Amino acid sequence: MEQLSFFDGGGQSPKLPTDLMDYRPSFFSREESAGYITAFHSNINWKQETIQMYGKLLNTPRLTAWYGDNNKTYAFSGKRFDPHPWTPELLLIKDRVDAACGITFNSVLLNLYRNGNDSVAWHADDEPELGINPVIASVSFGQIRRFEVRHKLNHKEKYSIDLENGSLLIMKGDLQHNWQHQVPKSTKALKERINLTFRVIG
Ligand SMILES: O=C(O)CCC(=O)C(=O)O
Ligand SMILES: [Fe+2]
Repeated sequence: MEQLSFFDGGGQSPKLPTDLMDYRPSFFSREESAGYITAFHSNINWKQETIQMYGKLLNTPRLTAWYGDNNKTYAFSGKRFDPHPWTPELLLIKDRVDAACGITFNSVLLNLYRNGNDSVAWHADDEPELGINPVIASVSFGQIRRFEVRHKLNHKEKYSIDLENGSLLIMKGDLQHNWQHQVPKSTKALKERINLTFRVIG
């Protein structure tokens, strides 16, 4: 059973499939990252969402918040989300990410992973309003967390990458169509991580 990995004993391995993902560590400086974490504690409207699973109502294992242009509602897991208006910090980050991707993103989903018990399960961001083969820009602050990618039809075809503080991961190509991704739980005592996924909602 072959386990493909971006890693080569630290740093990024040359195996990174550049048609699917473009990883840029230190896209934001440590100082910028620390400042954004502080700001997001005080001025982001974090929410505990619930999901219906096997007839039970369960808490999503992380806090989330949805920001963006005010005309862009988003349907997700059978719910509709009206975005909060952009904050100054989110607009500063968006400007940098827009420039790096050559795209004007119109919304962002924020995830707050409080500790190693928080996670996001295998999924693809393939909602119709994102269009075919969307570019999604993922910014990470705080605790390093493992990000895993597997092929939908062959789960053994799998990659993983540790997303570092201040990093930008650009997801593109058919990643949301033919692949799934997750941030698994960890039994280690992990600190908090904030992730932002910038999207274009059609
Ligand atoms: O936290 C991450 O790195 C990924 C988040 C994610 O996949 C999502 O919000 O759709
Ligand atoms: Fe995702």
